Amino acid sequence: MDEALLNELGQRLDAIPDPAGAGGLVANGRIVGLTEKRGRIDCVVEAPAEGAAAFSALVPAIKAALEAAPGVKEARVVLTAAARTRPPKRARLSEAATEQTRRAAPVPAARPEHVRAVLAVASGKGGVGKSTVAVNLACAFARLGLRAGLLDADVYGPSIPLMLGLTEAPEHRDGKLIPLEAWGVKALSVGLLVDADQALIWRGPMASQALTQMLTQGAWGTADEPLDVLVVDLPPGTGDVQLTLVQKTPIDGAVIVSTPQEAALADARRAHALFQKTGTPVWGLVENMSGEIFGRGGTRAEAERLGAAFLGEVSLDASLRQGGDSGRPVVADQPDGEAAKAFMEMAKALAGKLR
Ligand SMILES: Nc1ncnc2c1ncn2[C@@H]1O[C@H](COP(=O)(O)OP(=O)(O)OP(=O)(O)O)[C@@H](O)[C@H]1O
Repeated sequence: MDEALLNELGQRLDAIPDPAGAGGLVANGRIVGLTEKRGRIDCVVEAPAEGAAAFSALVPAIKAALEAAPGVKEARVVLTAAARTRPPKRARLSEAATEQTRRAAPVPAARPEHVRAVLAVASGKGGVGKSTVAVNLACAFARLGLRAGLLDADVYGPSIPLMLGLTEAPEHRDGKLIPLEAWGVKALSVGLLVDADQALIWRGPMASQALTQMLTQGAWGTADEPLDVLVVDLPPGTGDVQLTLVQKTPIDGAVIVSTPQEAALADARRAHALFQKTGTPVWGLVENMSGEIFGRGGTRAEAERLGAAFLGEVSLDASLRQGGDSGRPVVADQPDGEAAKAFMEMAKALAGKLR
C-alpha cells in the first residue's frame, strides 16, 4: 500500500477509541491486518476475548472511517477474537507470547455450523505436497457428489488461492465470510484476506485466531444443505503453532502427507505423535512424490509401523505442479490421469469415515 494512504488510514483508525482500554485502535495493537487492492481495503481487527461484543458494535464505525479516506471505494472489516490470555502488546510475536499461548489451556473451538466432518491434512515437513493433496482431495470429494469445502490454514504460505485459481477476497455478509467457489469446492484462505507479504503477521498465536474465525464465521453450509466435509490444510510442522491449531479445531480425522525419504518420514512420525497426543484419529498416511528420485513404499511401511491406514501414493509428476501453478487441480482438470485416479481412490476410502 502507498505510504500516504497507510498513514491516512492509520490516523483514522487510531482516532477510534479502544473500547477495552485507554488509547486508539492502532496504538493498542488492535489492527492486525490492513491491505489495499484497487481501492478496496481489508482491515482485520483483533478483539480481546472478554470484550468482543463492544468491538462488534464498533465495526460499522471502523468501516465508515476507512471509507471516508480519499481514494477508498470500499472497506471490509473482519473481527477476530484474541486468545484468552492476551500476549503482551509490544511483544506479540515474541517467544514469550508463544509460550504464554502454549501454556494457556486450549479452548476447544465450537464446531463450525452446518459442517458434518472436518478433515485435517497435515505434514511434518514443509514442501512435501500437503496443499496439493488437500486441494485434490477436496475436488475428489466434490466429484464423488459430496458437498466439499477447503480451508487454508497454512498461515506460513497460503497456497490454496493459487492452486484453485482464486484471486478475489471473500465477501463478508451478516457477520459471515462467504467462501469462494472453484471446481465445485467452497474455499477460504488467509491468503485471500491478507496480502502475501503481510501473511507473516499471522504467525504464532494469531494463526489459530485466523483459523478459528474462518471456521466459525465461514458460511460453509446451511441447515438444508450442510457441508459434508471440510478439508483443512494445516501449516507444515509439529511445533506449538500446529499443536494449538489442532487443540482448538474440532478435527474428526487427520491425513498425514509424506514423501518416501527418511527425513520426511521422521517428520510424519512426529505429526502422528502430535495427533495421538491430542486424541485426534489419524485416518491415514499418503505418499506423495513417489518414484525413481525419492523411492517408493517408505510411507506404506511407516503407516504399518504406526498402525495407521495407508491411503495410497501419488507419483512425482510434472502435471501436478503445472496444475497447481495454474489453478487447475488435476482431479478436476485431468480426471483420467494416474494422479487423479489415485486421489479418487483415497477420497473413496475417506468418504467411508465421514459421518
Ligand atoms: N506429486 C507431485 N509431483 C510433482 N510436483 C508436485 C507433486 N506434489 C506437489 N508438487 C509440487 O511441489 C510444490 C510443493 O507442493 P505443496 O505446496 O503442495 O507442498 P506443501 O507441503 O503444502 O508445502 P508447504 O510446506 O509450503 O505448505 C508445488 O509446486 C507442487 O505443485
